[in-house]
Amino acid sequence: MSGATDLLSTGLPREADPSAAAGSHWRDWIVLLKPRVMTLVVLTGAIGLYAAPVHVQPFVAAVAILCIALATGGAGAINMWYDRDIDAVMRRTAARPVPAGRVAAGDALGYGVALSVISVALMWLATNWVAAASLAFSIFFYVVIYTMWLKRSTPQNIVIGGAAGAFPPIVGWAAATGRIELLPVLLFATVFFWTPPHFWALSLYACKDYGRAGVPMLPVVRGARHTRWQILVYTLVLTAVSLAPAVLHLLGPLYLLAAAVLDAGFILLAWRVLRDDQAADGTSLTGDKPARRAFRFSLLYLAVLFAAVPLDQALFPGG
Ligand code: HEM
Ligand SMILES: CC(C)=CCC/C(C)=C/CC/C(C)=C/COP(=O)(O)OP(=O)(O)O
Repeated sequence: MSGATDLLSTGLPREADPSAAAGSHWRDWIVLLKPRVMTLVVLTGAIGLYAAPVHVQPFVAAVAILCIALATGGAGAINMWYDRDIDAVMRRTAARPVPAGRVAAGDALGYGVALSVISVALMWLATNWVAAASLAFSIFFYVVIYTMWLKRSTPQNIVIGGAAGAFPPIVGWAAATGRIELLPVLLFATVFFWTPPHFWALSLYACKDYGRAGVPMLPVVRGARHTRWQILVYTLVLTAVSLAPAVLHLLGPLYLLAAAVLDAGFILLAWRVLRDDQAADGTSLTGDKPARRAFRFSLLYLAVLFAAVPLDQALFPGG
């Protein structure tokens, strides 16, 4: 895979720097795991585990959460190995260890595969096959379905591919119970419908980067105005889905209150993003301030909404 002549659909050379691996720092091996994204992914997985109506031994719970972290990191490293050509031409990602030449592409791949295999095997040993299989499936989905296939081929890439990042609540619940039930499926759906507004808000102001790299993200292909409408539409769907656990009495009033406040905030920010298309082509004249705000709020939204689940269960057992 390491030849400079190996071209992908983006038309860019696969190897950004064939002389890679000169002097990696330990920090590079952490960066390969996408640690900041990992924190939120792990939070949703851990809450999936703690929301389950069974007692899990603290050591087993800790190992299961570690496995979700290792899987997310391993998948992230494989993603950075595969995407090294497009990462090299995007300002946001050019300094990553592989495109910057500090870690050899093959080493990043080996590292990612090793962590992925260890995470699934350990999950199986520590918990059960349902948790291990759903963890393996989420790695497969992120690496093969999203990174290798959809990301470079369709503007719907993150809608379908976003499912990968939505699996952890199911994995966590399965680690505790060995089963997949309605509440974790609703939590999956919440992350699934949260992903488009989360990412498209960012892509509105990182759009030039994606265009340069030949990645068919929605604003590149369909323009900013269409993307603004899609952000609002998905935020409204997210509102319905996030309220469902309370409406179905799986969770109680504290969760309902948190979801209602967060949904109202997200709808307001998505509305402001829609109103920010002052130029004729739907681009912003404000430096995309509303989109930046909506992206930042998306992170707060998911963290607070998920934190409300165990709090609600503790204060209002029985929903
Ligand atoms: C296909 C789905 C997704 C895509 C394409 C996506 C894309 C991105 C991008 C491009 C960034 C900016 C990173 C940067 O500034 O370098 C970002 C940030 C972030 N994403 Fe996502 N994301 C997705 C799903 C998720 C999911 C499922 C989670 C967690 C549950 C998540 C959590 C985060 C967090 C915590 C950040 C902030 C990281 C930071 O502070 O640097 N994302 N996302
Ligand atoms: C449990 C498990 C295995 C989860 C893995 C899924 C995961 C890490 C989801 C987060 C999604 C994410 C970071 C997408 C960005 O990829 P990108 O390649 O579009 O972003 P980039 O341009 O920043 O690399």
